[in-house]
Amino acid sequence: MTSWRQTWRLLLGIGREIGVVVCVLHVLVVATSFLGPLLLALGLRPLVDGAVAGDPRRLVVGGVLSGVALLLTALAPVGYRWAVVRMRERSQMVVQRRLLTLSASAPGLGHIELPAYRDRLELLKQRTDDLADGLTLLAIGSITALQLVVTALLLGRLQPILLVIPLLAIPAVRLAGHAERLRGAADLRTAADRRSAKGLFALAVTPTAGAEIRVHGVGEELVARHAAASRTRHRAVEAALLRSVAATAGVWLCYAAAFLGAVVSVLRQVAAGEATGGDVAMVLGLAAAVVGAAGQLSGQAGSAMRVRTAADHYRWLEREACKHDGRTAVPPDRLVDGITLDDVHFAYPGADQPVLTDVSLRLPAGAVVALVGENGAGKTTLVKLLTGMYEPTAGRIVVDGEDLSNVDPDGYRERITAGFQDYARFELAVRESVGVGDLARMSDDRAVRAALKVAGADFAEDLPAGLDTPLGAGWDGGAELSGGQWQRLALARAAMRPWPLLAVLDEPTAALDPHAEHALFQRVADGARRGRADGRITLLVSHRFSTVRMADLIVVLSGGRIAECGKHSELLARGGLYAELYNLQAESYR
Ligand SMILES: Nc1ncnc2c1ncn2[C@@H]1O[C@H](COP(=O)(O)OP(=O)(O)OP(=O)(O)O)[C@@H](O)[C@H]1O
Repeated sequence: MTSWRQTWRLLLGIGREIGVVVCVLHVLVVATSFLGPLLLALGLRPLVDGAVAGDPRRLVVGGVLSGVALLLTALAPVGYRWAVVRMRERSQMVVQRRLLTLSASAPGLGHIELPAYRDRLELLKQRTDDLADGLTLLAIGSITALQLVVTALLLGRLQPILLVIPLLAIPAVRLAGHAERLRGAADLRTAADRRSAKGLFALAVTPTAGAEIRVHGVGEELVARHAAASRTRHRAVEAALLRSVAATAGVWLCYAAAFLGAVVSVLRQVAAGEATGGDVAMVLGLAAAVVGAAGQLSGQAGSAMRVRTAADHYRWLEREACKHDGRTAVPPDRLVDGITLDDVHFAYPGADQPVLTDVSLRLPAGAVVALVGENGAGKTTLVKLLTGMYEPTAGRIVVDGEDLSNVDPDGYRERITAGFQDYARFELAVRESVGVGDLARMSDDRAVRAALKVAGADFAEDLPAGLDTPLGAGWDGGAELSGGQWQRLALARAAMRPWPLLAVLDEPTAALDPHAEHALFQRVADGARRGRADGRITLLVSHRFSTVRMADLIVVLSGGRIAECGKHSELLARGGLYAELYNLQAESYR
């Protein structure tokens, strides 16, 4: 687990991002709010003794101290709330920005597709507040500890035996930490159940799944499975919670007994004439302050453990997301030789079986390459390796002589472009939704219009506010698009980069009819051939052979291996898998 030192270092880093002045101001407000009980205890003694002895000087001192104490106590909650809420908002912003950066800027997909990563991210999302409150806790914890020590020393001077009360804080703090560790462990243990329950819930309420759920009548089954996953999780979490409550109750019983002891002891001293009424008032005030501070400290220990658990999740995610740091080779300006896969093997993290085996292949610079194969053959996986989303488990991918595993992932990503079957819906203005394909040219209307044309998405220019039209029915004046229109915008996005080294179109046309797909690929292939001199490789993944046949090179994948490779005419003449699949499809169109 992340050490306390690393936890505090993370919190201080967050504090630096929030701003030192805000943090110091926050500590001061919090510190002031804790002074009240201490001052009140100190003021009670001169007040009571002054009243008994009729001494106006002591009465004034006691009155002023008690008055200030009461004022601080009255104002404290307001200032405290202001400081804590302000701090929480700021630190939440910083923590969320860090999380998004970690998740979105990591070069690969491996961390996102890993179930363990998703569980940790989910737990951390739920604990963002803990991490955000960490700095407040650091301030309050230090002040409470100081308050406890000062009060204990004052109390010890009057009644040494009463030092036992603050000492009780030690087991209390340890127990609270232990209880929180139990809860954290239960959360992590049951993360898969939580994920499953959440997934089932989302499935049950998602409009796209609604029709199938009703047609197949699986509603009740979903509810039953959701209940089972939730039950398993709640049982584990409740057991941990019960143990933590039992431990806390035990500690509070000890405090109550010690406080009672203090009262009895000081009353006996009064009876023996060894203490004054003022002493009684002060001892009771201090004892109450000590018990309060010690109780708070044990509560804060629990919170500190939660912060540490959240920091642990954060650092785990950081390690997973930054695994690829340290690659420095610069990708070439233009491809001269091409991209070579050298005996590439690949298995997804945690999977036993490889998805790709012995893949050796040369994609020549300037070529239009088509990747075909039956469902599950490994086409998208190969695309993920070529676009640097995953690294081969064995073997290597070489880009113009440079091993891809040495190339700076950010630099490489800036030099490739892609349109996927599972496209994203960027609900922004049309210009931005397409322009994010090349941030540097996002506001270049000519570039955006040209990309729309390549993708056959000219319809977007005719929307009510043209390129300024917000996309998505959730926005005022927003235009909702059909699946095919969204997909065309995703293709336009992929056409934004002017001279990519590699342009991938991985079945990005599922929502288009065969003619539209053919026309699109024709435009893309023509564009690629015109730019052949730039060395750009265009990789098309498609199940439609009428489209595929126009490629310079066709690669046929089967069961994660390369079955065949060549031009359309060569593969047809060979009469292998390609010819079989091609003829089958051609037959069905006749
Ligand atoms: N994230 C993942 N984790 C584990 N296994 C995966 C993952 N993605 C794909 N697979 C597995 O890898 C194999 C190849 O999948 P891939 O998506 O590469 O096939 P494909 O040829 O693109 O199929 P399709 O034509 O259906 O899109 C499949 O057996 C699939 O179950």
